[in-house]
Amino acid sequence: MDEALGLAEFCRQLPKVELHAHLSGSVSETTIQKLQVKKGVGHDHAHQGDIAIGKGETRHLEEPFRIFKIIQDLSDTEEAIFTMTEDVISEFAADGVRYLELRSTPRHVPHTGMTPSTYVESILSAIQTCKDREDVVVRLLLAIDRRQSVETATTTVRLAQEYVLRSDGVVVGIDLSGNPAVGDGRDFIPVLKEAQNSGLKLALHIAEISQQATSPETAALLSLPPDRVGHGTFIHHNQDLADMVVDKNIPFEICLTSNVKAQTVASYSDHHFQHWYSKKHPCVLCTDDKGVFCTTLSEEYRHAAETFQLTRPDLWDLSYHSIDHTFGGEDLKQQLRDKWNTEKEKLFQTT
Ligand SMILES: CC(C)=CCNc1ncnc2c1ncn2[C@@H]1O[C@H](COP(=O)(O)O)[C@@H](O)[C@H]1O
Ligand SMILES: [Zn+2]
Repeated sequence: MDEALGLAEFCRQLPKVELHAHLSGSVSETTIQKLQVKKGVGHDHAHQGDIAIGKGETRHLEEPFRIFKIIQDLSDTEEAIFTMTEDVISEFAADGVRYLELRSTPRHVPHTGMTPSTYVESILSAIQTCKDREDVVVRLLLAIDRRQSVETATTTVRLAQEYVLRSDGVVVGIDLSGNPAVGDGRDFIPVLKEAQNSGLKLALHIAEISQQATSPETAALLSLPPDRVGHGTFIHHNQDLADMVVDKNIPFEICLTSNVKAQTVASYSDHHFQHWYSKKHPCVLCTDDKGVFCTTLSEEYRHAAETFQLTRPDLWDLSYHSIDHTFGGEDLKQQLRDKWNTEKEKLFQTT
């Protein structure tokens, strides 16, 4: 008799930490349809094939950025930002995520009156609404898009500094993201330093594409140093960069499906997770854009288990140690560890 949980169900029931989730890229098809209805645009305006990359599909690097733009155009009001944040939080909670760091780029949309401040407020208000309803603690990083001017990036950092106090600690840090083939990350170093000096944490997309293994921006960004590296796909291709990451013990946010579907790695088994995990370097499994890449965090755990032969206790450890790399503060980390330990017994009783 097989009473053991299947791997997929084990991964869903495993309490998980999600540290790399872009709001617009995390929006599900159901929410997109809601946004279309609210905006009064037809369902065929952006059907599933246009706004998501399905199972087994891969696309050119530029494609996800075209999709983000479609979703951002659909979410150009405070009400839409509230709705998508609320839905994304509920979906992560339903997938067993118990601590979630969302990140999003504040936008100014003059024709609807949404400003970077009201954008952030709409997200915070949805986080507040979900606080008592969903079994997940949510924190927020404000994102700088590489395409933006240093002036806009400065406004984002100032907003984050202001909201750290006003949000009662929900805003915790700054993300640097956007199309890695565009711009030079070094332009943002002074403003990132300012963020860091004011106590904000830094999670930066670094070396996502092969050209960045040799570009001077990678070493410059790593020497800040950031608190976490997003992707870091090509860091181990350059010994000096790999040494920097090891010396400073900078954790990697690992997004398996995102990297395979956007073709920055050839297949799951070629993923750099293997390199770092085998060296016992801190790695945190994440989704990046669960809507656009059609995944969930539990599926990412399952892919890791199946590809790299991880046992259930390995998956447990991976999830538990992810708590160490959260930006929510020491007290919260301890609360999460307690929660994980309580759930451990239940989970392993049924497996
Ligand atoms: C194609 C590829 C290498 C994908 C890896 N993934 C990503 N790389 C860099 N920036 C990203 C990625 N996924 C989402 N973003 C950023 O997140 C934004 C969407 O979320 P939001 O509007 O900030 O709420 C995008 O416009 C982009 O700036
Ligand atoms: Zn990302």
